[in-house]
Amino acid sequence: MFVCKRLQIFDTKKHKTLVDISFSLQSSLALVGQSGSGKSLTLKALLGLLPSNLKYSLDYTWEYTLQRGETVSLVPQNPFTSLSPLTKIKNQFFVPVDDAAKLLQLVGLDEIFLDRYPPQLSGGQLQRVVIAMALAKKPKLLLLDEPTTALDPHLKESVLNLFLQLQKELGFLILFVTHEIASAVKLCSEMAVIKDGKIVESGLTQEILTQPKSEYTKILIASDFSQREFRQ
Ligand SMILES: Nc1ncnc2c1ncn2[C@@H]1O[C@H](COP(=O)(O)OP(=O)(O)OP(=O)(O)O)[C@@H](O)[C@H]1O
Repeated sequence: MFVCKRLQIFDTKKHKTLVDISFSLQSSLALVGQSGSGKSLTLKALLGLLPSNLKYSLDYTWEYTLQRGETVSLVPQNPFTSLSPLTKIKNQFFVPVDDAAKLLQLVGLDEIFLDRYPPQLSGGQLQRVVIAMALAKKPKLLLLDEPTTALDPHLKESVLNLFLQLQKELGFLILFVTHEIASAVKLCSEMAVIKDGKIVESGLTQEILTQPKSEYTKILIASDFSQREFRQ
């Protein structure tokens, strides 16, 4: 279990606290909130990638040490921009080709994709490649930054299923940052709702969904589901 006892992120120029949260992560936790609530900053802090104008302190307990690209790895939001278009997939893995082929197999892709360039792949295939890359060093904690937002509903479903299957096989923890309650419900047993850099509610996903306590959570749930009805 990963326990973030306290994460504080402070803007030194504006003298403002942007994030001040605690959470625990047993298996899969969705950090849900609207734009600007502090989700990306939280992930960046866990990866040690905050810009220099922001200072942070992170107090956590875990059986491992947070080490970007080793024990903790990120699946970014947009697969189209996270790969270099002019470099073959196999040269973007930073592991031997045989290992890259195995990683592709793990995410349901044939090794022929290793010799292709990113623009030759579909959005769903690219997202699988990016997931395979994030798994290269067998991370113990996988951070997902809205990894399905750029995908259509059908692909979204299959990528969420892939995470569930990979987690079963490889046993990593998942911290899933999203503003989509429906995706959070699909992937994560637990949820923490973040607003203006603070956790307003946390607990079992199903309980929060059926009995939200805070007004903010109620609005998030209502807006996500009304948007989905609107799209259908
Ligand atoms: N480098 C920075 N310097 C100063 N403030 C920042 C910086 N990056 C983000 N912020 C501010 O911190 C707050 C949280 O931003 P963050 O990017 O974590 O939001 P978010 O929940 O990830 O939003 P989104 O879903 O739009 O990505 C916002 O008010 C944002 O303006």
